[in-house]
Amino acid sequence: MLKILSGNQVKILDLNHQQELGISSLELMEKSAHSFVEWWAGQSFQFEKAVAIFVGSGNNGGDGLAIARLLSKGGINVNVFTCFDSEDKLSPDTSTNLNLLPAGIPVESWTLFDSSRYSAVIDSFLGVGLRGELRPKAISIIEKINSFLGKGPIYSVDLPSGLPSDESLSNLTPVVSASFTLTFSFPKLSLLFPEHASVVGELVLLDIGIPDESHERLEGENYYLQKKDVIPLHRRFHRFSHKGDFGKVLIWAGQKGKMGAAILAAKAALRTGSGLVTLQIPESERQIIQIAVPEAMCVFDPVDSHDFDAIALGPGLGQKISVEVLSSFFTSTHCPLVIDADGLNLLASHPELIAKIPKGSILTPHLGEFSRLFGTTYSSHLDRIKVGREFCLKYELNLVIKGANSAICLADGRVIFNSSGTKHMATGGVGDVLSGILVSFLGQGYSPISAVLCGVYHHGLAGEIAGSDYGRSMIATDLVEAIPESFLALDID
Ligand SMILES: NC(=O)C1=CN([C@@H]2O[C@H](COP(=O)(O)OP(=O)(O)OC[C@H]3O[C@@H](n4cnc5c(N)ncnc54)[C@H](O)[C@@H]3O)[C@@H](O)[C@H]2O)[C@@H](O)CC1
Ligand SMILES: Nc1ncnc2c1ncn2[C@@H]1O[C@H](COP(=O)(O)OP(=O)(O)O)[C@@H](O)[C@H]1O
Ligand SMILES: [K+]
Repeated sequence: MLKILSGNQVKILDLNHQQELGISSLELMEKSAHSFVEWWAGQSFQFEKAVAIFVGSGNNGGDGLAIARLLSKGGINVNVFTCFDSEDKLSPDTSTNLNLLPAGIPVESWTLFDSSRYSAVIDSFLGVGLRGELRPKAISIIEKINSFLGKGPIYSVDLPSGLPSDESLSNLTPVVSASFTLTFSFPKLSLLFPEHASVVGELVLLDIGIPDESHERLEGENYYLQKKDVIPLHRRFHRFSHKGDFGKVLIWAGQKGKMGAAILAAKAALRTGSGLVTLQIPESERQIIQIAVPEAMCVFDPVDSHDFDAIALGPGLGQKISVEVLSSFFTSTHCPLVIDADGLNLLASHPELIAKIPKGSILTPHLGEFSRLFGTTYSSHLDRIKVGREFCLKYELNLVIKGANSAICLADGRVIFNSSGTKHMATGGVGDVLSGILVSFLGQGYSPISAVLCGVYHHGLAGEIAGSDYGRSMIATDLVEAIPESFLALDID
């Protein structure tokens, strides 16, 4: 898995890589610029006017200068705007790239940028080298870049200029508001925070050839989960596999008026491969389940949890369950649980029960449920992750802080950010589908860590697949129906 390093570690990572391959920092900068231009070529952009490229004096600016040269070579009309004065010291590679610019490319001061004359802007002003408070001139430059907002796309190189790589931004700080952020080698931590969504825009990870193992040698507990990581975590079944191998799961969900949550979770569990799915529901609601999900069985009274390989608790459940019932359920259950929605709200009201939850269980709060569970509203995702991580280490539980790039805090202290998913998943019932997928993997004998990583990744991938068909019209049922394709995409049978 790709380790997410801090901005300060980038130089060490790059240096180690350069030494291993025997390449110079200039060659690595060239690779970065090539990866940007290759992505650009794949987008088939049609721009009527020129592309403006803002370049700073550091290596982020050097990337921009190399990009300007390569785009111009590819026939694109570019104009460079320097964010430094003649007396400013440039980084050596930036200076070299400035000298390598073909004579035909106009190079002007940032102050002369007229937003009406360009079709697109590339922001190569500041990257991971930003230190401390922005200086006044940098604020003016960022405002100048943002004067282009609404006139065309802004592509930020590595980071939107002004955004610190590892921290939550204070509201007062100006930052370039990118349409796309194209980040090198690994997503900088701050690019994954929900509070930065409006300045990061669409996030694109560009590979510059530094292998995951090189990241692993450096300190850090944050990771980025990608397709290649989840493929080997899957269990493989064989010719003689029987339905018992695929697990027996119980989903304790639903109440009058909220049976849809139970249906979605049950269908998701079946589509993920569960052998047997039983729903614990109010008896009055049995008919809707038997019609909507004939493959599922129903029980109406508390069951012996030993009969199941995994149990999900919460979707549409309501909060009428007594502390005593919940407490004795936790104490008598030994299989891992998935706890979502009202299951989490019950825990928020009775935090003394948390210590009784079976170890390895998976809790899946969205940001609102997270605030309720931890009793505070967090504005900084960094704080949220810190608290979540400590909680998981203390109670030996796994936590999925849901949203774009869901943050998975594991019982072993790692925090893993998911790469799959789409904005079209922000629709009712999608969280219930996740509960069904997770309980299914647990029931199939996946370790809690494998289950949570595979489950969150598949859920996002199925969302992408359904989203590409339905766009903003996508509903949770479409996501369930896309689960089979998410397995095909990973070549898992
Ligand atoms: N070998 C490398 O280091 C590589 C770096 N790359 C690029 O280089 C970037 C990092 O380069 P650098 O370390 O030179 O840093 P940056 O270019 O990100 O930032 C340094 C610049 O920021 C200015 N600055 C810092 N703090 C400021 C503040 N508070 N207010 C105003 N200006 C401030 C400095 O004066 C300097 O001009 C990465 O983000 C990436 O884009 C890539 O080319 C890959 C290789
Ligand atoms: N903008 C987004 N990008 C990616 N995934 C998203 C986005 N918004 C929501 N999701 C995912 O959709 C799911 C929504 O879950 P939840 O908020 O519990 O919904 P509900 O309670 O309606 O079922 C989560 O898994 C979350 O990660
Ligand atoms: K930048």
